[in-house]
Amino acid sequence: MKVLGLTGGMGSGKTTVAGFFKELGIPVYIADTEAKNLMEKDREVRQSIIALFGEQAYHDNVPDRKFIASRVFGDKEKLEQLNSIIHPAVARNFEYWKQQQNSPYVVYEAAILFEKGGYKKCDFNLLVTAPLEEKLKRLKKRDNSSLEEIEARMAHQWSDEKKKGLADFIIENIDLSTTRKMVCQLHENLLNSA
Ligand SMILES: CC(C)(COP(=O)(O)OP(=O)(O)OC[C@H]1O[C@@H](n2cnc3c(N)ncnc32)[C@H](O)[C@@H]1O)[C@@H](O)C(=O)NCCC(=O)NCCS
Ligand SMILES: Nc1ncnc2c1ncn2[C@@H]1O[C@H](COP(=O)(O)OP(=O)(O)OP(=O)(O)O)[C@@H](O)[C@H]1O
Repeated sequence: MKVLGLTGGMGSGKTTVAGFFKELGIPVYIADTEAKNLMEKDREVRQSIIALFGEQAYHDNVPDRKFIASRVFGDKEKLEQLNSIIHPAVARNFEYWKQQQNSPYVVYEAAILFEKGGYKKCDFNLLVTAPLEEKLKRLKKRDNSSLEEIEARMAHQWSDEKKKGLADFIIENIDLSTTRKMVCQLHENLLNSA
């Protein structure tokens, strides 16, 4: 089964694009969401995170995401340590999930697909982009986050220009109906080449 990697910077609209593939009946694995599940349900992951950040990282076995975010996005080393706990667990979980799917291809959506090399395991990679001003506007509206919080995360992500060099397909997500049409077109091409 082929794997289409799907990525994009914060606020580009990659999860929105993932939703369009779902509408077309394609199984979609959202690494962010699965990482959240694993942080909560996987004992080893939970224990490693507590060892790294202390007991404050969890309340009643539920991760305190705000606390963890406040510790990692200003500290590259801590973020790398957190990544090295979560990413291998997500990779294993994805391989297991993929085996359960029956489809010409599946979508693997991850925020830092290029940065962390996950793209190498995908057959094709789709990059979703949007102008920075547009991304900031969407994130402020969606998360009510401050510019500092957004910039602190973006600092750990590559620029769109850098990512473009590794992408097989690019969707500039500005107008949603155009984006949806581009997803349908790509879907048809992938079915024909699968
Ligand atoms: C630090 C955490 C707890 C903050 O949780 P929160 O609910 O605030 O954010 P969420 O996970 O929904 O991520 C929102 C966006 O932040 C950015 N982001 C998240 N993790 C990272 C990271 N490791 N590096 C760069 N950007 C990141 C992405 O654009 C992502 O889409 C969480 O992001 C986390 O555990 N990150 C490390 C694991 C990871 O890399 N997850 C992403 C894919 S596996
Ligand atoms: N073309 C668009 N026009 C207007 N709003 C959009 C568009 N695409 C996405 N959005 C909105 O922008 C916000 C960010 O989109 P989405 O969550 O898909 O981005 P993302 O790339 O997955 O972000 P993150 O990495 O932060 O999780 C959402 O609230 C979404 O509904």
